[in-house]
Amino acid sequence: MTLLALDKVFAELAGRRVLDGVDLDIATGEFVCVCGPNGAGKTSLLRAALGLLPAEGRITVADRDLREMSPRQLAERLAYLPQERRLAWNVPAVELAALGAPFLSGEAGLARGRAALDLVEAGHLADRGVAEMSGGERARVVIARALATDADLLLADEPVAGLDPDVQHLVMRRLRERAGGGRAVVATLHDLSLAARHADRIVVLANGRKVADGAPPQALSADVLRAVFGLSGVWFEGVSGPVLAVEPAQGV
Ligand SMILES: Nc1ncnc2c1ncn2[C@@H]1O[C@H](COP(=O)(O)OP(=O)(O)OP(=O)(O)O)[C@@H](O)[C@H]1O
Repeated sequence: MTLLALDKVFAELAGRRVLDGVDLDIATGEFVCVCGPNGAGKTSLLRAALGLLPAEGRITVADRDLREMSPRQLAERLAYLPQERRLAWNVPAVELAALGAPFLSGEAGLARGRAALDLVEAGHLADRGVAEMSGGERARVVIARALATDADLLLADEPVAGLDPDVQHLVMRRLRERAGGGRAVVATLHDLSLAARHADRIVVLANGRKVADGAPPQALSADVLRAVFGLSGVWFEGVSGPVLAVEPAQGV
């Protein structure tokens, strides 16, 4: 089943085109990473798909036109992990994580929040105020809030920013797991090796256009790595599967 479909989507910010005719289909079960250089349009793509950035073109969520859906219908289908991790209120982590499940009340919501914190190994932070944490600890709590939702499709902007390397892999595994069981996840990512290791599919954006879309080795081909990122890459066999190592095409 197609959970999200973008058909020739265009968008502008401050008079500049930031999405330039993007087509994209996301199906149940997929974990898709969106990669591209700074300013390529990754955040704009997520925000257009959420209805937060006005866009031209057709966007459907589970076959319904995005513009015809109420905020509640959108919240039931779409969850968003924004790039910005700043939080206004110093609430305990478990209460913040429980906000991901607004349709559950009281104890059920808190239990969901606690379980989501455990998923990112942040259960020990449950009773700490989110203003009394390091940036990485707070990032885990915000990810837990996103994981606590029931929405079919999670759109995560830079989900691993600021996390320890082992926790980056943990979060990527959790996102992959979430994509199973009739759901899907789209995540923007700067770390191409991490995307290549965990994603089913990689979409590469450059200047608001989709320039590659496919399984990691195809999407991050030598041509794309050089032309879009100025990198050269080598695939080698790692402990648990193929690993992509990259370096500047001109050398370090
Ligand atoms: N609030 C804004 N007002 C005007 N232009 C903006 C605004 N936010 C982003 N842009 C511009 O829109 C384009 C796309 O930005 P976007 O944030 O979607 O890129 P991105 O790929 O997510 O970048 P990054 O990797 O740096 O987060 C860029 O050219 C950027 O300068």
